[in-house]
Amino acid sequence: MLKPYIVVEWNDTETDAKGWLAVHNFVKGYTGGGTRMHPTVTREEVERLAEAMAYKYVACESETTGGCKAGIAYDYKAPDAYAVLRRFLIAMMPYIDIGVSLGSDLGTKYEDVLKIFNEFGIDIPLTKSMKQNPNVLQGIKDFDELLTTKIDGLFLNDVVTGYGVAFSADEAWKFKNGKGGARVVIQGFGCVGASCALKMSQLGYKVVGISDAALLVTCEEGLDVQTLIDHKNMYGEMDKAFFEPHYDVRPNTEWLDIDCDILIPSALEDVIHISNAKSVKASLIVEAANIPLSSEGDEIIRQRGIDVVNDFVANLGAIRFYDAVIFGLVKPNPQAVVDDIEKLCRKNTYHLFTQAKKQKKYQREVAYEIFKPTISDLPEYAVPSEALS
Ligand SMILES: NC(=O)c1ccc[n+]([C@@H]2O[C@H](COP(=O)([O-])OP(=O)(O)OC[C@H]3O[C@@H](n4cnc5c(N)ncnc54)[C@H](O)[C@@H]3O)[C@@H](O)[C@H]2O)c1
Repeated sequence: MLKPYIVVEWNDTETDAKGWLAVHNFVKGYTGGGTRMHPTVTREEVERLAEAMAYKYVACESETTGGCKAGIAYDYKAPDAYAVLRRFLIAMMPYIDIGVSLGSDLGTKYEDVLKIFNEFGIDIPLTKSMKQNPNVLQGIKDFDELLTTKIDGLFLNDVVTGYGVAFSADEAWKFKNGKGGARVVIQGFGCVGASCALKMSQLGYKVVGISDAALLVTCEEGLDVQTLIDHKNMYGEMDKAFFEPHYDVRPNTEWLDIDCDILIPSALEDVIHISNAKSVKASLIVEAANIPLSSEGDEIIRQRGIDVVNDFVANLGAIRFYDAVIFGLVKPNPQAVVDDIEKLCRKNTYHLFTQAKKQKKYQREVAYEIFKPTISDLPEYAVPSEALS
């Protein structure tokens, strides 16, 4: 098993914010992952997330990128959150400069990360050899252009992960011979939760419950997801003023009490744990968030025979988008990007469920075997040039 190759700790000079960069591995001198900001972030969490990224790049069929993650323990809603992110990224520049590609994650916005990079003369973090490769430079141009395109009224970058999760959920549910119009509960209504809810409703599922940082809204007949999206704020919080009169509003802590077939945690880590895992009513959990089950919670879910599409299988949409466009694996148009993610998420989910059934094992266990990262390269400046081609 690979260990985290680099872990860097940062202390802010102006607030009590603390942050970490964990590089799990480099592949061909390159590594990628998001930067999260939340008051509960810890070093251990960032290391676990970096490891999950390494598995995700394998599931993504990437031959060019290892996994890393950054995390800042700070309130993402604070007025100086952008300034804190900026100071963190400044401190990380030496790593970014050698092929650590940081994007956004929970609590940060990709446009903010790019704005800070641009201020320091970086477009998208690349290795030296990538900067000299005209195909990669064209891929970056295509990627930049795609960032401004929309699909179903939403920015492409904001739907790629959530749509992929929905395709994985649909594939798993069909594998289970689940009935049509199954009921779905989603925790989180940010980029991922909202777009996943939209695609699930387009695929004919009934989204009966959605929670955000402030509340839980439920409706047995299914929520009007489009209206909820049209009126959510920049923090992924729904606007009660647009709830229909027959909707039920409850504390967000009650999200596991809602009867459903499919549960999609799309917000924080470890939200299903030793004290609440027995309350899960769904027969399928699809992990849109990274590491949403604690290890004790996961053991209870496994023993209860609940099926799981784990995080790096379901939520690889954003990194596949990046990888496929930059390395020219897909035509640079929004529909082709979504089709490519659909194909990969369905293929991996089907493979995972088939193997788990055949081996009579829990899906997560099988996923950790199938998508195990095996490469741990040095940063590019230390790799002989022939090994990079
Ligand atoms: N954005 C991506 O492309 C991407 C890719 C892979 C994985 N993920 C993971 O998906 C998760 C969500 O990411 P995002 O980009 O949608 O974040 P986001 O910041 O856009 O949204 C987070 C959502 O979680 C909600 N939330 C916060 N605390 C909550 C609570 N206690 N109960 C219920 N909801 C709560 C917020 O209100 C918001 O709706 C994270 O775990 C992230 O690591 C994101």
